[in-house]
Amino acid sequence: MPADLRPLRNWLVGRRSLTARLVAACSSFSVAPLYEGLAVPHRDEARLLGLRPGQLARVRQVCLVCDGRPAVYGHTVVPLAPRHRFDRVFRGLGGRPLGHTLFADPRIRRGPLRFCRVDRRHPLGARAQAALATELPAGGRPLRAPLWARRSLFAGPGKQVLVSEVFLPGLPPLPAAA
Ligand SMILES: C=C(O[C@@H]1C=C(C(=O)O)C=C[C@H]1O)C(=O)O
Repeated sequence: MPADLRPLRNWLVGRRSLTARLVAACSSFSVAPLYEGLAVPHRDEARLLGLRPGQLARVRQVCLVCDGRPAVYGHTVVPLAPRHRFDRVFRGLGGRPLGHTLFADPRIRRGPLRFCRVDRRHPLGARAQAALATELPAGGRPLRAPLWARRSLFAGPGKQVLVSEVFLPGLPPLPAAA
């Protein structure tokens, strides 16, 4: 196991709501919304969702902040589906966490988790680094090392929500019970 993965492993493999686990691991948790609206998903996201290259989808980008430190960059893509209302899943959600909505709906199932390390050359890595720069207190230094990330598809009848999470250096230690 790579050395940089050891402290992160249990955060990465947990299938419960990451929001709920972060709330339990710190004294003050918040969601900093970075973007919510229409955008062209990254090529690999479009492929996973069966979208044509260049096709618009609803995209939400957030930074999950624990005790004032950026802990996770979240990037969520929902295909536009005129017959379903689900593409509105995060419209107007703002600083409320999407995790609560996803895990509260028993019809929605989480697919397998996939992991990789992303650096600035990967679109997700570049966005996570930009989010980190935005959320860091003045004087914080940008990161050079690649970051661990994971992705999974939440699906229900006629619904697909692709959630990617990039783990940032402000991730708190995982409490034993989380
Ligand atoms: C998928 C979850 O939701 C989290 C909340 C997000 C949001 O509010 O946009 C984004 C990524 C997730 O880490 C979760 O809690 O597991």
